Amino acid sequence: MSAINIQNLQNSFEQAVNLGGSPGAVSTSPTQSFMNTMPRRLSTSKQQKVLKPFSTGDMKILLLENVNQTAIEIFNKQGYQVEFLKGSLPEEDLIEKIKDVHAIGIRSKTKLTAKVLEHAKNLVCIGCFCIGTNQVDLSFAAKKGIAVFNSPFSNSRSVAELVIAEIISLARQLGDRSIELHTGTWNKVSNKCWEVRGKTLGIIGYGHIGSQLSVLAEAMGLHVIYYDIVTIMALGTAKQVSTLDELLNKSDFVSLHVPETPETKNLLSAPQFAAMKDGAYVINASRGTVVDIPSLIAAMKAKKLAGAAIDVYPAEPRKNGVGAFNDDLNKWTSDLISLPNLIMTPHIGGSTEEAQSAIGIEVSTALTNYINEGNSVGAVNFPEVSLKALDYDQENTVRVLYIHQNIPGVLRTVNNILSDHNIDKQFSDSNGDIAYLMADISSVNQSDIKEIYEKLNQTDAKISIRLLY
Ligand SMILES: NC(=O)C1=CN([C@@H]2O[C@H](COP(=O)(O)OP(=O)(O)OC[C@H]3O[C@@H](n4cnc5c(N)ncnc54)[C@H](O)[C@@H]3O)[C@@H](O)[C@H]2O)C=CC1
Ligand SMILES: O=C(O)CCC(=O)C(=O)O
Repeated sequence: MSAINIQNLQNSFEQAVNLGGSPGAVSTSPTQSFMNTMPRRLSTSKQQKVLKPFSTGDMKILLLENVNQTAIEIFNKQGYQVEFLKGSLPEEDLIEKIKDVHAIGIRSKTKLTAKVLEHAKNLVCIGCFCIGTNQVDLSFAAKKGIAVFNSPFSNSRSVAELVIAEIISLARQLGDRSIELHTGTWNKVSNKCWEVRGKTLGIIGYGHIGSQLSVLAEAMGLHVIYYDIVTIMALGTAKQVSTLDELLNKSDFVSLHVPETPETKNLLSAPQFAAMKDGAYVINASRGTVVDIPSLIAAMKAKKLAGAAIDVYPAEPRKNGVGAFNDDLNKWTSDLISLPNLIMTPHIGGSTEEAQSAIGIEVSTALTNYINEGNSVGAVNFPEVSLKALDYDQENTVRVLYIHQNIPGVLRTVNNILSDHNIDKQFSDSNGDIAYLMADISSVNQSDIKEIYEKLNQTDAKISIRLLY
């Protein structure tokens, strides 16, 4: 951790214990608005104590990519400062903005690379208001003590429904008929238009989305087979096949639902298209890197494929706008858009009111819980640690949040520091090189807090420290 980063944490801490900040910067009393936004554990008989790292009004949240209003409402109720932008930002602007925010909310387009995160001196956590987290350098974030949260399934039904719509639309060439009639052409044909019942759908990646798609597709009379790198229980009468080739040989429709990883890059390329049935259809609503588009264009032109639906692209525009999708963005764009029976959508698989509203609540709540209580349950790059909320009768109790390198002897050192007080509870876990300790220590007064902080700050393994009280 850089000296500046430590200084920023120190500044925040000093404000919290009223060493350097104004008296108004210290906030240990609950606000009604805060209590309203704590859906968890409200049924407990004792009233929960609100823990604040520092005045909530100092907490800066940057929300990009039109994150849903539900999230803004939850952050506003906390009293956090929220900056909301509809699009994502170019790298230089992002670097400038990220310098002084405590949390950032993004969707799939904002690239939080090591280069960008290096400038994030105050960043405590990142919220991906989506499923995919490939846009964030997760291990670099963890090394900097930044927890990353996502919404693992709230938009999965929306994606599955879109794919169902596309299966029928491709089989009936709906996209082309619609474009033709928009331009005055009446083209009533049945040639190479099919019912979907009795056809085989091959699903690559049988996770949250793939498995929901499986159930919906069977309800329409499709046979479902799937390929996944792990063995997964089949739903309905679906069957797992053991190789990708087997799936490709047998499927009339192939739909991809894998994450972006080095292994899934160009998972479908020329050899895989060659292995498919003549006249098959491909649907990609996973990530743009998973299908090699020039090979897809070639397979479509050769009539090997009868159609395709594409929702995701290797490069996507930063914001909505006429002319944003062009050959400068992806050099094959003109070739792609000229293909018949090709449905193109602008990465809208998860874009429904239901999904976005649920994601907004889910991710902002996870970020709020982490900021205010230290609970990291649901973090994707980080040890998942949680302690029960403190009650109001637990006076003079401090919650220590200590993120550290996972090396031998650290807990002994830390517990030596904490054991001058009563350690009521502690929970520690590790994830690779990173470990996270939460501890509630009682019988602590304000001057003790400063001393504890300074001692922990001197430990060699420390990545970051927050003390909540
Ligand atoms: N178009 C859109 O708007 C959206 C796109 N997505 C994308 O869909 C992806 C999948 O989402 P979920 O189903 O929720 O993820 P998930 O994690 O529940 O399932 C992914 C499945 O893919 C499998 N898998 C991983 N690598 C594989 C490989 N090389 N070959 C075969 N199977 C492999 C995994 O074992 C897992 O079962 C996300 O990672 C995201 O990139 C997600 C939501 C919306
Ligand atoms: O809605 C978005 O911006 C991204 C959806 C997506 O691709 C995801 O959830 O992984």
